[in-house]
This record gives sequence, C-alpha cells and structure tokens, in this order.
Amino acid sequence: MEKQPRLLCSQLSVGGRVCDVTLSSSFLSWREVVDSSKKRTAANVYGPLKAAGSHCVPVCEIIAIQETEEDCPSTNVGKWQKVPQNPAGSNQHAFTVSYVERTLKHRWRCSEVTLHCPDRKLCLQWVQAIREQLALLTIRPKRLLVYINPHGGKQRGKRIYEQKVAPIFSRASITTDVIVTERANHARDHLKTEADLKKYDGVVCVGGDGMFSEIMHGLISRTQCDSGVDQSCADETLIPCGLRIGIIPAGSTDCICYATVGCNDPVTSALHIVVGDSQPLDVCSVHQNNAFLRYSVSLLGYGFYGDVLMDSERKRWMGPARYDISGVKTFLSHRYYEGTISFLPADGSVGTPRDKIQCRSGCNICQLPSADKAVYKVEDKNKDVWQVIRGKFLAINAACMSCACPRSPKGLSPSAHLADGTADLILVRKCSRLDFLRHLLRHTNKNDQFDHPFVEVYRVRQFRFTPRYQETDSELDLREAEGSSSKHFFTQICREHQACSCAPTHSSWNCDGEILPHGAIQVSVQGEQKWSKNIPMGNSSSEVVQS
Ligand SMILES: CCCCCCCCCCCCC/C=C/[C@@H](O)[C@H](CO)NC(=O)CCCCCCCCCCCCCCC
Ligand SMILES: Nc1ncnc2c1ncn2[C@@H]1O[C@H](COP(=O)(O)OP(=O)(O)OP(=O)(O)O)[C@@H](O)[C@H]1O
Ligand SMILES: [Ca+2]
Repeated sequence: MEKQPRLLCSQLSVGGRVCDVTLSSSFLSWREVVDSSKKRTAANVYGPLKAAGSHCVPVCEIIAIQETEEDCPSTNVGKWQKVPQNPAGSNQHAFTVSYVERTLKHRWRCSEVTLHCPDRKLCLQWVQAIREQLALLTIRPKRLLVYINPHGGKQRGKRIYEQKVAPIFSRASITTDVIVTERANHARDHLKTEADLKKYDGVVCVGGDGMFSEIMHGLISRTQCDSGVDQSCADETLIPCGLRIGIIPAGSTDCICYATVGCNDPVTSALHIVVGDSQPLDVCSVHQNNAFLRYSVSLLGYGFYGDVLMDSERKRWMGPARYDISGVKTFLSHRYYEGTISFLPADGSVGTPRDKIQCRSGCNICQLPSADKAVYKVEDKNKDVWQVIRGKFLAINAACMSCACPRSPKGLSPSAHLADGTADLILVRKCSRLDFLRHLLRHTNKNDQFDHPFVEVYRVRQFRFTPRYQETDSELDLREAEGSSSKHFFTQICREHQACSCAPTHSSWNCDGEILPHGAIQVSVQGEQKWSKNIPMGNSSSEVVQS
C-alpha cells in the first residue's frame, strides 16, 4: 500500500478495544493498540490478535458514515439495536462507518464499524473529515430511476428491491424514483418518450436479461431520437448516452449481471451501484437489409438457443425451470438448419476465443483503459476480408461477452471480453445427439467446449447469416453448382412446396432472451475506433455497473 499523507489520526475505541485510527485520502484504517509491556507471545505477534486487530477500508468502498445515536443500526442493514457502551463508560460519542466487505465468490456485503470518541468535538471532526472524502467521489450516483419487473424470474423483483436494495440506497443517501412495470415494454417506452433523464445519474433495472434489454433499447433510442440519428442505417454512428444502467438480478438467467459482476446477488449489485463502479459493454446492432431490428449485448443464437427460447416462452409460468424443460425437448428434437454465414474476422491481436485468458469478474483485459487496448493492436492483412461458410448447423451462436450464468459459470465463450469490439461466433455443425450432448456438457465443466471436430469458433467484428430458404436465386445457383443437377431440381421443388416434409425447417434468433423471428440478419459489433475514444455509453458500448 502506498504511503498517503494522514488527514486525521486519533486513538478511538472499537468494540471495547483501543485502536489507532487513521484517515488518508485513500484509506480508513484502525489497528488495535497492543500494550508493549505485554509479553510477546506467538499469539499476539503472529496470531489472531494481530490479524484481527488491524483493518483497512478503501475510502472508495465506504458506503456511509453517520453519527451514532443511542439507537443505531446494527451490522444487519435494516435492523436496529442498542449501541454497546464504551467499556470505560466515559463517553457516549461515536460514529458508525458502513463499508463494503468482500466475501467468497465475488459477493459483497455491507459491514459496519462503530468508533467511540472521547468527546463530541473529536467525533464531529471525524464525521466531517470522512464526509469530505466521500464528497470527492463524484462518480457515485445520487439520483436513480429504478424500473422493477414484478414478473421476471421467480417473480421476486419487488421483494428483492424492497428488502435488499432499497435499504442500501437509503443508507448511501441515494434518492430514487421507482416504477413497477405494468406490461412488457413499459420501461422501454417510458424511457423513450417520457422520462426526464436530466434528473438522474443512472437507471436501475430490477429483472433479468430481457428487462435489461428493454432499458438499453429505451435509452439508446431516446438518445438517437433526441439527436436526430436514424437507427435503421447500419453504418450510422450512434450518439452515446450519458446514463449508466445498474442491474439488480431478478430474472431467470441473469447472464449480463453474472458475466459483468461475477455473481447474481442483489446486495452485491446494489453495493457496486452505490460505489459508482462501471463497465462498458460491446453492443451488437442487428439489421435486416436497411431495417433496424434490435441491439444485443450477450447472446444471438439461431437453431438450438432460438428453439429453446421459442418453446420456453409458452412455459413462462414455470419460471426459470422452463429453460431446462425446453432445453431437453429441443435437444431431443435434434433439428438442424442450413444456411450461409459470412463474417469479418477481428484483428488477431485482440486474442482468440480459444486462448486461455478467461473473462471473469475484474478481468484485466476488460479493465484496461480503451486507449491502452488500442496500443497493442497490430495490422492484420486478413481483417477486411469476408469469410464465407455454408453448411448444416445445430446452432449458430454469437456471444459478445462470455455469457457466464449459474447454468454455465464459465459461459458460452469463456474468453469473450466485455468491451473489446468483438463477438465470438460459434458454429455447431450437424452431429449426432451424443456428440451434441458432449458439447453441451462441457459448458458445465472444465473441458473445452470448442474442442470437437464439429465445432468452429471465430472472433468477429461483423457477420451475416442467410438461412437457405431465404437465399436468392443467384446464391442458390452458386451453391447448387457445387452439387448435382438432380439435387438442384429437388431443391427447387421443395422451395415451392414449403409444406412438404423435406422443406427446410426455420428457426428464429434468440436475441438476449427475446425472440427475433427474422432468419436473415446482418450483425455489427460496434467498431473499435468508437470504443477506443472511451465513450461512456452508445453505439460501441453501454455501461453497466460492476466491479
Ligand atoms: C446436460 C446438461 C447440459 C447443460 C448445458 C447448459 C448450457 C447453458 C448455456 C447457457 C448460455 C446462456 C446464454 C445466455 C442467454 C441469455 O441471453 C438468455 C436471456 O436470459 N437466456 C436464455 O436464452 C436461456 C438459455 C438457457 C439454455 C438452457 C439449455 C439447457 C440445455 C439442456 C440440455 C439437456 C440435454 C439432456 C439430455 C438428456
Ligand atoms: N409488468 C410486466 N408484465 C409482463 N412482462 C413484463 C413486465 N415488465 C417487463 N416485462 C417483460 O418480461 C420479460 C422477461 O423479463 P426478465 O428479463 O426480467 O425475466 P426473465 O425472462 O425471467 O429472465 P432472463 O431474461 O434473465 O432469462 C421481458 O421481456 C420484459 O419486457
Ligand atoms: Ca466482446
């Protein structure tokens, strides 16, 4: 730890023990004063006394400070209890500091320490000094607009917010306007047309990936609309939006929260929001010809994941279990789809989907400032050459981020990064059910899910997909030239008789958990030159709150 000039230093009492308490611009620390006349035993030099007696909290992780009245909050947010008296019984002046405590598996908790002072003047001096340091943390939000989806996941959004999140926001003196949505797209439409965004420092989404997607669409559309930018043009540069989106997980997959924060825990997310953490994300724009369809930040999946989603929508009442039931059903149906994928590979220096630099919470690559990421880019001759792949596929997946979630803690593409301007395109060719099961199982263990002869993975900047039934005559002629003339004749008949049993089957796209019925799409991960300018939110990246 770098030595910082001390702003304040006193001997105060913590839990009945006298401590040297120090405040610098970066840390608040307290260390028990050990009586030097005591015999130096192994226990007090190396043992629990020394370890337990010394604490250091970064100022940026202090949630709040308050003068402690006789009745004051206990360590459990929301409960109240009597303050224990100073053992010497000589003073009643104390202040309580609430701060972030890191626990296992990326989880954060709100802890508290009460420091007793010998007199009120010193107590006020400490409270004021800490408040002054907190006031310097200008990235922290003060006013938030909260949308709660009461029907996401296990329908616990409202309860999660009221019981776990609101008390933390209130402790941190964050004011909120809360809207419980009444229908799908309520939050999106409100953001697009009504919300007075100037009043807020951020928007909070209580729900799952679908709810996040609504809010992201609302914010991006509103910003473009206010600036007269046409979203339907695939090459248009979007105007960045200044508001961050915080995610309180209350959905079924919560992959955006899990992949950015490292867990799907509402208290952890609330604390990340309070301290003002943020993480830019890649945003893919999805078009069909010149019509804008949607944005995606996690998964775009055709075939398997599209079919799982389509089937699961009819089983919403089951909650998160619907995905497992529909997953098994889709797996057993074993449908494959024929089509053509073209893609522009990413610059080789942004890494590959099969390198071992997995993207986890606090990932070094995702935390690099954008300008530094640009430094290690080298020219790659192949990067502007479109590559074309035709075939029969069980699944075509594009992952802008790892898509880690509780079902698959390493995700669909474990080395995909959050804001590197690329997506990982995963092609699972037609294979046996057993092979496909082997591939799926590897999402849940340490084995490499790409290490199969029927799986290919590419890091891309753009891609296009055309299902065979939508290919133009010239594309089909080209394809059929590769096959026999009798096959060509057979295909023509089938295209004209879609109802016949050999007609090609159609899937739809799973776009961050929302159904996109269009087969042929063009996808662009927003260009690196845009995110390297460090845009807080917009075409290239949206910001979510994370570690
Ligand atoms: C044998 C066990 C294999 C388990 C394989 C698990 C792979 C899980 C990979 C999860 C990837 C999630 C990507 C995130 C997508 C989100 O934007 C989206 C919106 O929230 N969620 C889903 O579409 C929700 C998608 C949920 C997909 C669940 C698929 C479950 C497949 C089960 C297959 C079982 C075969 C058993 C045969 C006897
Ligand atoms: N009040 C509401 N009534 C019905 N649907 C709503 C309401 N508010 C939002 N929605 C819609 O509910 C859908 C699902 O919500 P959400 O993403 O929160 O949960 P989920 O689908 O269970 O979780 P996940 O997306 O993580 O799998 C979203 O598409 C959203 O548009
Ligand atoms: Ca990415």
